[in-house]
Amino acid sequence: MSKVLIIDDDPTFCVMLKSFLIKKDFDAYEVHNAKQSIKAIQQQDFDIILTDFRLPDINGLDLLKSIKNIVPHTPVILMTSYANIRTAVNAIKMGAYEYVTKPINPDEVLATINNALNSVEEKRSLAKTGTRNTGAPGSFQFISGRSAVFEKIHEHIELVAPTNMSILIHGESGTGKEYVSRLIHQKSKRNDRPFVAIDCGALSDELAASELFGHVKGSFTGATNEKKGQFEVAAGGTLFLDEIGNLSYEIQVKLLRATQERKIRKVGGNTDIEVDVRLIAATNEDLTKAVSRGEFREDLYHRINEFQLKIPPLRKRGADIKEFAYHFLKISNQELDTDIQEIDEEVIDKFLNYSWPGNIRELKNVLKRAVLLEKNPSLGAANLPDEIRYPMEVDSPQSVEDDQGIALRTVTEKKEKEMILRTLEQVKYNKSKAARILNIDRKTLYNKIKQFNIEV
Ligand SMILES: Nc1ncnc2c1ncn2[C@@H]1O[C@H](COP(=O)(O)OP(=O)(O)OP(=O)(O)O)[C@@H](O)[C@H]1O
Repeated sequence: MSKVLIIDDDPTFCVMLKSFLIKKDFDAYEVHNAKQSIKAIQQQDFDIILTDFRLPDINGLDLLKSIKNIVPHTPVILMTSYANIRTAVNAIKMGAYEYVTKPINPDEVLATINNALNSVEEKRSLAKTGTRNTGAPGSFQFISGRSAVFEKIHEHIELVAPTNMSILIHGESGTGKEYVSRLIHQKSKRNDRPFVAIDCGALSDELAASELFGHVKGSFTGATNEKKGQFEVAAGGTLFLDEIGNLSYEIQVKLLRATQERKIRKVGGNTDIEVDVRLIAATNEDLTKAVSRGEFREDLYHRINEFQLKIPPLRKRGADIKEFAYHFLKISNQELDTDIQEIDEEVIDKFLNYSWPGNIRELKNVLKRAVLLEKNPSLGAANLPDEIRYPMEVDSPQSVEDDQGIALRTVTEKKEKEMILRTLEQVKYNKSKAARILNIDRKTLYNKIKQFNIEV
């Protein structure tokens, strides 16, 4: 029975989610603030942690950092309002497994928990057997799309995959950097050997050396057994280092040695181990800037940058968005046992007009949630998040010019008023509900209603 910890300051919500999970055969526990959660995590082993993003005593990202320091391998699922989607995307970079948006749909949470547990299982079998295929059969399906921008990238992938060149993949979070590197591995001569992915953003300095290079027994407190590092686990295959810019200078030195001399040394060890691994690194920052700031070693940068791929953000992939939407529709139908075959053109139009800060990952989540809530045979706009359903009208350059005298504040206030009005209409002027959706407290909402002379 898997053990789940729910962290949320709303006790009613906790009780509801807890009883739902207990019915689904989980061993579920609840705590209501960060302090209690840290204590619980230190005292007991949980298989999965679900945490609210806004807690009374700490912000979600700081809590995530603390959790990852204590239990780096336990998947953390973030529960967040859509208004915080950009921060949720950052949380994924920092090692959260996934986010689900509030109001929470229990079936969506359940599907996400099961996916997380399966992925932990996959990693465990990798640690045991030293092999990892590129996902369970059929689970890795790479969609290329037909946009001109991605066709060029695809050509480059075909060219570079069979070589042994190190690759640096650049792109915003969720654009599919790991997916691209899996594809490269599949198309390489190393495809019968393991593909190992490491999220450097989720590793503390202390953990990084042992995770990458392994450690010998007794080399530090807690090193009760000898451990293989991922360089050894990936022997003969491909090692994907996500968020490479996060590695400390000390680890960068060791990594340089591993790539130049093809030798590593375990933490606390005194012998060298030969390694044969192809390196693919990913970053969503401009590493040359980190080099000029002296934070990233220039020699390592050149070493990993033998070939560079720039993955475009989803908003720049035009017609690919529709292809991805239908792909995720199919996957969601399989996962949720639904049978929705079509997506309304209105929905596709809205997708094309949205900025997708979380990129492909966000589209996948939006699709899954909408499929879950859809009652009709075709997916309509009703179950899309407000940000996508009611896009903010951006003033055209002409009107901005016309409005030169208007202070920026006035423009923002206009948008704020529009959003409040729309939300109030949507919830039939129930102010508590509106405040919850807008992610502000009721007092702030009352003040805004007064400030903007909104009639309620
Ligand atoms: N080409 C693709 N075909 C199908 N699904 C994709 C593709 N690219 C990305 N995805 C989906 O989007 C999710 C996020 O992709 P991925 O983890 O590769 O992004 P990333 O850029 O490495 O993100 P991060 O920087 O946050 O680690 C994947 O789990 C997958 O479901």
